Amino acid sequence: MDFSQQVYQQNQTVWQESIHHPFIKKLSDGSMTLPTFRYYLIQDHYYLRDFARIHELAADASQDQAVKTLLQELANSLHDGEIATRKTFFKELGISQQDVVNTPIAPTTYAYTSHMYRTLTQAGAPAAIAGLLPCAWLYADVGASLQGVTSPVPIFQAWIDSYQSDDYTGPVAKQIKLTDQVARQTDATGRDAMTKAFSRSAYYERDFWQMALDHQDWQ
Ligand SMILES: Cc1ncc(CO)c(N)n1
Repeated sequence: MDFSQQVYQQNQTVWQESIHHPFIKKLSDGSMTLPTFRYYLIQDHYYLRDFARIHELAADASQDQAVKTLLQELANSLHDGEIATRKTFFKELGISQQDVVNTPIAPTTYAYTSHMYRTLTQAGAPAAIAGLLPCAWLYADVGASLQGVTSPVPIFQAWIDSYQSDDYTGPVAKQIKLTDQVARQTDATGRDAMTKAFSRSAYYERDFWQMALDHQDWQ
Protein backbone atom coordinates (compact mmCIF):
# COMPACT_ATOMS: atom_id res chain seq x y z
CA MET A 1 0.00 0.00 0.00
CA ASP A 2 1.23 3.52 -0.74
CA PHE A 3 2.56 5.48 2.22
CA SER A 4 -0.12 8.14 1.80
CA GLN A 5 -2.99 5.61 1.94
CA GLN A 6 -1.43 3.91 4.94
CA VAL A 7 -1.10 7.08 7.05
CA TYR A 8 -4.48 8.34 5.81
CA GLN A 9 -6.15 5.19 7.14
CA GLN A 10 -4.16 5.23 10.38
CA ASN A 11 -5.28 8.78 11.15
CA GLN A 12 -8.96 8.53 10.23
CA THR A 13 -10.22 9.08 13.79
CA VAL A 14 -8.59 12.47 14.15
CA TRP A 15 -9.26 13.25 10.47
CA GLN A 16 -13.00 12.68 10.86
CA GLU A 17 -12.97 14.75 14.06
CA SER A 18 -11.70 17.63 11.93
CA ILE A 19 -14.23 17.12 9.15
CA HIS A 20 -17.11 16.96 11.62
CA HIS A 21 -15.70 19.62 13.92
CA PRO A 22 -18.19 22.18 15.30
CA PHE A 23 -16.03 24.88 13.64
CA ILE A 24 -16.89 23.46 10.21
CA LYS A 25 -20.54 23.02 11.16
CA LYS A 26 -20.77 26.65 12.31
CA LEU A 27 -19.16 27.89 9.08
CA SER A 28 -21.54 25.91 6.92
CA ASP A 29 -24.73 26.71 8.84
CA GLY A 30 -23.73 30.36 9.31
CA SER A 31 -23.85 30.26 13.12
CA MET A 32 -20.18 31.16 13.59
CA THR A 33 -19.60 34.65 14.95
CA LEU A 34 -17.46 37.03 12.91
CA PRO A 35 -14.99 37.50 15.81
CA THR A 36 -14.34 33.74 15.73
CA PHE A 37 -13.82 33.78 11.97
CA ARG A 38 -11.50 36.78 12.32
CA TYR A 39 -9.58 35.01 15.08
CA TYR A 40 -9.15 31.98 12.82
CA LEU A 41 -8.05 34.09 9.84
CA ILE A 42 -5.38 35.94 11.82
CA GLN A 43 -3.98 32.72 13.31
CA ASP A 44 -4.12 31.10 9.89
CA HIS A 45 -2.24 34.08 8.47
CA TYR A 46 0.63 33.23 10.84
CA TYR A 47 0.27 29.57 9.97
CA LEU A 48 0.29 30.04 6.19
CA ARG A 49 3.38 32.23 6.29
CA ASP A 50 5.34 29.48 8.07
CA PHE A 51 3.72 26.78 5.97
CA ALA A 52 4.96 28.40 2.74
CA ARG A 53 8.39 28.97 4.31
CA ILE A 54 8.69 25.29 5.28
CA HIS A 55 8.01 24.27 1.66
CA GLU A 56 10.92 26.50 0.64
CA LEU A 57 13.24 25.20 3.37
CA ALA A 58 12.32 21.58 2.57
CA ALA A 59 13.05 22.32 -1.12
CA ASP A 60 16.49 23.66 -0.13
CA ALA A 61 17.14 20.57 2.02
CA SER A 62 16.09 18.04 -0.68
CA GLN A 63 18.69 16.24 -2.73
CA ASP A 64 16.34 15.33 -5.57
CA GLN A 65 15.82 17.99 -8.25
CA ALA A 66 12.26 16.91 -9.10
CA VAL A 67 11.30 17.09 -5.41
CA LYS A 68 12.87 20.55 -5.08
CA THR A 69 11.00 21.82 -8.13
CA LEU A 70 7.65 20.49 -6.97
CA LEU A 71 8.02 21.94 -3.47
CA GLN A 72 8.86 25.31 -4.97
CA GLU A 73 5.85 25.05 -7.26
CA LEU A 74 3.62 24.23 -4.28
CA ALA A 75 5.01 27.24 -2.39
CA ASN A 76 4.27 29.45 -5.42
CA SER A 77 0.74 28.12 -5.80
CA LEU A 78 0.17 28.87 -2.09
CA HIS A 79 1.21 32.48 -2.58
CA ASP A 80 -0.86 32.89 -5.76
CA GLY A 81 -3.86 30.96 -4.46
CA GLU A 82 -4.67 30.62 -0.79
CA ILE A 83 -2.54 33.49 0.54
CA ALA A 84 -3.94 35.83 -2.14
CA THR A 85 -7.54 34.79 -1.36
CA ARG A 86 -6.96 35.50 2.31
CA LYS A 87 -5.82 39.05 1.47
CA THR A 88 -9.25 39.69 -0.06
CA PHE A 89 -10.91 38.27 3.09
CA PHE A 90 -8.82 40.61 5.25
CA LYS A 91 -9.93 43.56 3.14
CA GLU A 92 -13.59 42.56 3.27
CA LEU A 93 -13.55 42.12 7.03
CA GLY A 94 -11.43 45.21 7.62
CA ILE A 95 -8.56 43.28 9.21
CA SER A 96 -5.55 45.61 9.08
CA GLN A 97 -1.83 44.98 9.41
CA GLN A 98 -2.12 46.63 12.81
CA ASP A 99 -4.79 44.11 13.88
CA VAL A 100 -2.36 41.33 12.98
CA VAL A 101 0.52 42.99 14.84
CA ASN A 102 -1.72 43.41 17.89
CA THR A 103 -2.71 39.72 17.91
CA PRO A 104 -0.06 37.36 19.23
CA ILE A 105 0.40 33.94 17.70
CA ALA A 106 -1.67 31.55 19.88
CA PRO A 107 -0.34 28.38 21.54
CA THR A 108 -1.71 25.87 19.00
CA THR A 109 -0.50 27.87 15.99
CA TYR A 110 2.84 28.17 17.73
CA ALA A 111 3.00 24.45 18.49
CA TYR A 112 1.87 23.37 15.01
CA THR A 113 4.32 25.57 13.10
CA SER A 114 7.12 24.72 15.55
CA HIS A 115 6.40 21.02 14.99
CA MET A 116 6.96 21.48 11.25
CA TYR A 117 10.25 23.35 11.70
CA ARG A 118 11.42 20.82 14.28
CA THR A 119 10.57 17.94 11.96
CA LEU A 120 12.65 19.49 9.20
CA THR A 121 15.70 20.17 11.39
CA GLN A 122 15.58 16.90 13.35
CA ALA A 123 14.37 14.40 10.77
CA GLY A 124 15.07 16.07 7.40
CA ALA A 125 13.19 16.80 4.21
CA PRO A 126 11.26 13.50 3.80
CA ALA A 127 9.64 13.85 7.24
CA ALA A 128 9.00 17.56 6.67
CA ILE A 129 7.23 16.72 3.40
CA ALA A 130 5.04 14.19 5.24
CA GLY A 131 4.31 16.82 7.90
CA LEU A 132 3.11 19.25 5.24
CA LEU A 133 0.72 16.77 3.63
CA PRO A 134 -2.25 16.68 6.07
CA CYS A 135 -2.75 20.44 5.73
CA ALA A 136 -3.80 20.62 2.11
CA TRP A 137 -5.25 17.11 2.01
CA LEU A 138 -7.53 17.72 4.99
CA TYR A 139 -8.78 21.06 3.63
CA ALA A 140 -9.55 19.43 0.28
CA ASP A 141 -11.50 16.73 2.18
CA VAL A 142 -13.34 19.40 4.18
CA GLY A 143 -14.21 21.13 0.89
CA ALA A 144 -15.44 17.85 -0.60
CA SER A 145 -17.53 17.08 2.49
CA LEU A 146 -19.32 20.43 2.05
CA GLN A 147 -20.18 19.82 -1.60
CA GLY A 148 -23.79 20.93 -2.13
CA VAL A 149 -23.87 22.93 1.13
CA THR A 150 -24.43 26.70 0.92
CA SER A 151 -23.55 28.79 3.92
CA PRO A 152 -25.95 31.69 4.50
CA VAL A 153 -22.91 33.93 5.19
CA PRO A 154 -21.22 34.85 1.86
CA ILE A 155 -17.67 35.08 3.23
CA PHE A 156 -18.02 31.67 4.88
CA GLN A 157 -19.20 30.31 1.54
CA ALA A 158 -16.22 31.98 -0.17
CA TRP A 159 -13.94 30.13 2.28
CA ILE A 160 -15.70 26.82 1.46
CA ASP A 161 -15.53 27.49 -2.32
CA SER A 162 -11.79 28.13 -2.17
CA TYR A 163 -11.17 24.53 -1.04
CA GLN A 164 -13.43 23.02 -3.70
CA SER A 165 -11.79 24.59 -6.74
CA ASP A 166 -9.49 22.65 -9.08
CA ASP A 167 -6.81 25.23 -8.35
CA TYR A 168 -6.73 23.85 -4.83
CA THR A 169 -7.35 20.15 -5.37
CA GLY A 170 -4.92 19.85 -8.32
CA PRO A 171 -1.80 20.65 -6.27
CA VAL A 172 -3.03 18.36 -3.45
CA ALA A 173 -3.00 15.37 -5.79
CA LYS A 174 0.56 16.30 -6.82
CA GLN A 175 1.62 16.57 -3.19
CA ILE A 176 0.24 13.10 -2.38
CA LYS A 177 2.23 11.64 -5.29
CA LEU A 178 5.35 13.51 -4.21
CA THR A 179 5.08 12.18 -0.65
CA ASP A 180 4.68 8.60 -1.92
CA GLN A 181 7.69 9.02 -4.18
CA VAL A 182 9.80 10.34 -1.29
CA ALA A 183 8.59 7.49 0.98
CA ARG A 184 9.72 4.93 -1.60
CA GLN A 185 13.20 6.47 -1.62
CA THR A 186 13.42 6.50 2.21
CA ASP A 187 14.52 3.69 4.56
CA ALA A 188 12.36 2.24 7.37
CA THR A 189 13.66 4.70 10.00
CA GLY A 190 12.96 7.61 7.68
CA ARG A 191 9.48 6.31 6.92
CA ASP A 192 8.81 6.01 10.63
CA ALA A 193 9.74 9.70 11.02
CA MET A 194 7.44 10.49 8.08
CA THR A 195 4.58 8.59 9.72
CA LYS A 196 5.02 10.47 13.01
CA ALA A 197 5.22 13.83 11.24
CA PHE A 198 1.98 13.16 9.34
CA SER A 199 0.11 12.01 12.47
CA ARG A 200 1.23 14.98 14.53
CA SER A 201 0.17 17.42 11.83
CA ALA A 202 -3.23 15.71 11.58
CA TYR A 203 -3.56 16.08 15.36
CA TYR A 204 -2.69 19.79 15.25
CA GLU A 205 -5.13 20.34 12.37
CA ARG A 206 -7.97 19.19 14.60
CA ASP A 207 -6.73 21.33 17.49
CA PHE A 208 -6.50 24.38 15.21
CA TRP A 209 -10.30 24.43 14.77
CA GLN A 210 -10.83 24.11 18.51
CA MET A 211 -8.29 26.87 19.19
CA ALA A 212 -10.37 29.23 17.06
CA LEU A 213 -13.68 28.35 18.75
CA ASP A 214 -12.02 28.86 22.15
CA HIS A 215 -10.18 32.06 21.12
CA GLN A 216 -7.23 30.40 22.80
CA ASP A 217 -4.65 32.70 24.39
CA TRP A 218 -1.60 32.41 26.65
CA GLN A 219 -3.52 33.03 29.90
C1 LIG B 1 -4.16 25.27 9.86
C2 LIG B 1 -4.31 25.13 8.39
N1 LIG B 1 -4.10 23.94 7.83
C3 LIG B 1 -4.22 23.78 6.52
C4 LIG B 1 -4.57 24.82 5.71
C5 LIG B 1 -4.74 24.63 4.23
O1 LIG B 1 -3.64 24.98 3.54
C6 LIG B 1 -4.76 26.07 6.32
N2 LIG B 1 -5.09 27.15 5.60
N3 LIG B 1 -4.63 26.19 7.65
